[in-house]
Amino acid sequence: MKRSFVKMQGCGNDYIYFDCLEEELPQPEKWSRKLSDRHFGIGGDGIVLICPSETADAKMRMFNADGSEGKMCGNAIRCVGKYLYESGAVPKKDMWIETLSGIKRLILTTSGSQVLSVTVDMGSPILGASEIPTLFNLDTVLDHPLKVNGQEYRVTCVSMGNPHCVVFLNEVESLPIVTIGPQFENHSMFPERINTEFIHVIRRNELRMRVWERGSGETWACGTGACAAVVAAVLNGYCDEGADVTVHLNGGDLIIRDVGETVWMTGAAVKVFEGTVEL
Ligand SMILES: N[C@@H](CCC[C@H](N)C(=O)O)C(=O)O
Repeated sequence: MKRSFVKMQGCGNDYIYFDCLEEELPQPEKWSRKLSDRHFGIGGDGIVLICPSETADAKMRMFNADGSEGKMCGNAIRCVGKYLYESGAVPKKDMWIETLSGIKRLILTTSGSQVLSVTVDMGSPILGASEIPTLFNLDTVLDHPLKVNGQEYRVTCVSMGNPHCVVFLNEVESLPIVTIGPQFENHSMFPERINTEFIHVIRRNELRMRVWERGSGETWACGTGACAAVVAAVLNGYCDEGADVTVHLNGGDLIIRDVGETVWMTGAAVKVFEGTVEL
């Protein structure tokens, strides 16, 4: 069976998008593993299904490159908004998308029929250690020591609908992320594995971030991760609540504002190419 797809990216976090508004895509876990392969597939950090919703304008399902389903994806949800608006399926600049971590509001900035950027209400951060989930016997995991492969790091853990471990370091460019990323991801304190953000505070309200994503490895950006990093930075005194914080990712910048009861994320959404694939 031939299926059309659209390849889109947000700050270089690239997914293969399938329009499932009228036709389902069976076995998404299997196709995410196969199609995400950068040598033998289309290449991407995973796949995203754009599905009908009974409670919102549409529903997003996202699968990591290893086939596991993520509950939320900040970069993908902006691309879903772009696709729905530009295809005419949802001709609204203020739309609602259902995800496994709740319904999110998107506000689109457009120029004519093109979407330039999307602002998303990412919801309240969850700080409860067991809710994230982590196995720390604490209420919150705030600047707490964690031994990873014999080395001690100080970590702050936040859920943005999916679990994140934020580590502040003096620099991140020389970080051997391919080695230490999986050690964090599969650490025994994280029963559902974890996404890890390595952060260098450049100055107040400006962060450099590299990320190791659960299920996809090092990606060029992570929207939920950038939100978790800013929440952690506010809690640790590096950024101001209510301020626009610039997060520099490998593939571009996101602007994140933590206003306490919710976190706003603004960034670009870009179409790379369209195609068809035999499934
Ligand atoms: N790239 C994403 C997050 C994708 C899901 C994550 N790997 C997980 O399994 O929780 C983003 O932009 O937020």
